[in-house]
Amino acid sequence: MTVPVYIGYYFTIQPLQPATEILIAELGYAGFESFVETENGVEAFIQKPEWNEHILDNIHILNSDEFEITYTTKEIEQVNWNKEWEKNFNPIVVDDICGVRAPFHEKSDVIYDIVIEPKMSFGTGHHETTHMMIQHLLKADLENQKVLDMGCGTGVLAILAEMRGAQPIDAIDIDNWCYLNTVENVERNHCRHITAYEGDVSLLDDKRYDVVIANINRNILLKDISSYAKTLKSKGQLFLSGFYSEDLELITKECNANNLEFVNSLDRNNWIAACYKLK
Ligand SMILES: C[S@@+](CC[C@H](N)C(=O)[O-])C[C@H]1O[C@@H](n2cnc3c(N)ncnc32)[C@H](O)[C@@H]1O
Repeated sequence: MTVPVYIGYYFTIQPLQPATEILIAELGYAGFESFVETENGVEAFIQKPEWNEHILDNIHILNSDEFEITYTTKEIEQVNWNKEWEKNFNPIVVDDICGVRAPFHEKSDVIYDIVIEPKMSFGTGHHETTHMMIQHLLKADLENQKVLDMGCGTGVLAILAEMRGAQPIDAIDIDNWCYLNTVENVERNHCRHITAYEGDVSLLDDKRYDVVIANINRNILLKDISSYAKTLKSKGQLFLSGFYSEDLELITKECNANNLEFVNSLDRNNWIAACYKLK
């Protein structure tokens, strides 16, 4: 496998919080893949083919009067991702019963103990959207349900779905690193019912699922909701995240146009995770 070239952005932020957290979330949705929090700010990395000179145009926090944010950039050949995320990845626990930790962390006292080595993929449970999708899955009845995890990242949601009794599960990601990372994490968690694929909705053909999970972003969801609806069985459930509160109405409108009715939604720091049901 060829090692991708990255562009590194080295941000200095004053004061650090909550600006750092907001900046990481905004950069993540602009395509940045990995973040290292430092004493003075954050380092953020994006693959060179994903980069363009307008990449920071929609990063609103940079225009805030409340924080002073400056940065330098550098092209880098190789990053020791493992070393960097090991320094920064603390275990998390969602609703007291689901933990997400790295292989070197001690096992915590939870019912669902998920072990993730994210490398360059999204999905350690730290982001609001993953956290809320975990909360939805902890409440959903998944026993023997056929599940699709679209935009699987590290595979964290597919792994939890299997732990909650779902089977079989398809986990799809458009990114080769995420696909490979899901395969590794599936094995690491001894899951036997998850099949990972590299691709997007074009892989779905005539497959049918009881539950579809998609934590991606507003624009991809708007484009793909009709495909999710087609792939769902009657009364099937759709869990969507990766968008802000102000986009819930638009997402719900698109769902309604595809025969999906709104069930409920969770809200965390202005991010949404919503549940819909096929009529
Ligand atoms: C926000 S991450 C979610 C990861 C994980 N499911 C979670 O909840 O933490 C979104 C993932 O969707 C993938 N992705 C982006 N566009 C996609 C598309 N059109 N189809 C499938 N996956 C896509 C990205 O590569 C990324 O891994």
